[in-house]
Amino acid sequence: MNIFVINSGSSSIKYQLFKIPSEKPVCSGLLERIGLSESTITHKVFIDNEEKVIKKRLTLPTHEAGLLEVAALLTDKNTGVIKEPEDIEVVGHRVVHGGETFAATAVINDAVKEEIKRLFPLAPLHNPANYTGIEVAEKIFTKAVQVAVFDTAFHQAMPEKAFRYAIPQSFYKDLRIRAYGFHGTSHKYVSQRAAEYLHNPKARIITIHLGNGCSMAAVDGGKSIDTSMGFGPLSGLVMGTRSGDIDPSVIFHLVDEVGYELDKVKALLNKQSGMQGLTGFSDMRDISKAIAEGDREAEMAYEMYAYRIKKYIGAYTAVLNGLDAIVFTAGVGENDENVRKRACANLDFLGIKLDDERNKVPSSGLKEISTENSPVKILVIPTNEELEIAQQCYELLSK
Ligand SMILES: Nc1ncnc2c1ncn2[C@@H]1O[C@H](COP(=O)(O)OP(=O)(O)O)[C@@H](O)[C@H]1O
Ligand SMILES: CC(=O)OP(=O)(O)O
Ligand SMILES: [Mg+2]
Repeated sequence: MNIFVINSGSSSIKYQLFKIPSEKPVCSGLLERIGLSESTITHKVFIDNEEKVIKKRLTLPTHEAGLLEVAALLTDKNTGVIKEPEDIEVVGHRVVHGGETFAATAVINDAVKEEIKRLFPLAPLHNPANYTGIEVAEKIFTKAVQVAVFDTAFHQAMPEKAFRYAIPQSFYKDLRIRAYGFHGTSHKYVSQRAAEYLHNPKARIITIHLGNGCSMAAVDGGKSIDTSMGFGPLSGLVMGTRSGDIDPSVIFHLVDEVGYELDKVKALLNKQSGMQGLTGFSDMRDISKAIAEGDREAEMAYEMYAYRIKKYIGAYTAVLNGLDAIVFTAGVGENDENVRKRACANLDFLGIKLDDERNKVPSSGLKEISTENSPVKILVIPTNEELEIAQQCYELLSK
């Protein structure tokens, strides 16, 4: 089955084409800087064990222009992997917010699209881009079944005591205000890989997804029982441009005393905070460089980033009544050894012992970075949201 997976972000699109059940992608790619003056496409084709990379700089004013370019690459005479767009049988979409409506993967129809649209206000950086991806894919891949895989779905297993907020009941009952949690596809994927590695389907695992958005989950026997993001993808950890946990009093103070409009507070907490607000950079590589050059503020921001992770490790170890493994994943989690080191420092009383040397060794696959005698395994596992989405599409459609 030819399954094309689209992970559509606000200014970027990631994609992979799978011939499921094979787990190896046929091609993959990344479109960056959509809507800016110069966009880029990096398209990789995998033939046997060889990798062919095509890089293009061009103007991509819209997501539609971007996906049309991808369709052209997929069907190109020289580098193409399919004959025509109609050869794609399924398009799997990452959709960030599925509310309480979607606890599972869904075939997209008008009602599903309406629901994704209704949830725009809850994930303003993500759902509109996901929706655009769906509309454009429907036009290009006209024969394909379109499927949505929701970031929130994995966390629908959380118990009520974990997902409710302590505000009057009617806000939950009438308005569905509760914690939903995000990055579920990634938390599910890496926790499953970890459980397999441990040969223990009942393992108690803390998964730490550190990308541009960052979140943690407590996974008990394959089920998410708590997670750090909430009603929207803004709470919890310090992120690239988002604040993470903050006392709501700050918002009242900014509005009532400092004269901020609410839209300005929204932009502040979503786009100008986190590492961006603290250091002027949202990319961890820039921050590490600034630290190496002696930037004190960057050093403090890095400490705050790691400290927040550590607090959640403590909380989730309690929630899980013990711990078998910690998993680091996504851009920062997979690549930044110093974040891992600081987040796990001085937790030996919980059985968490990081091996400094193992932590430093680069690896493109799963690696164990705890000491030989550490009761808790610390693992780095590259996430693969696209593969997980393709597999969920396959499962749904071959039922
Ligand atoms: N070698 C690296 N060292 C440290 N951080 C890295 C490295 N490579 C990528 N990153 C971080 O990963 C982030 C992107 O992670 P990713 O999981 O791709 O995020 P997203 O899916 O949210 O765009 C970048 O912003 C950067 O901070
Ligand atoms: C939900 C979320 O924060 O996603 P991302 O990390 O892709 O921004
Ligand atoms: Mg991501």
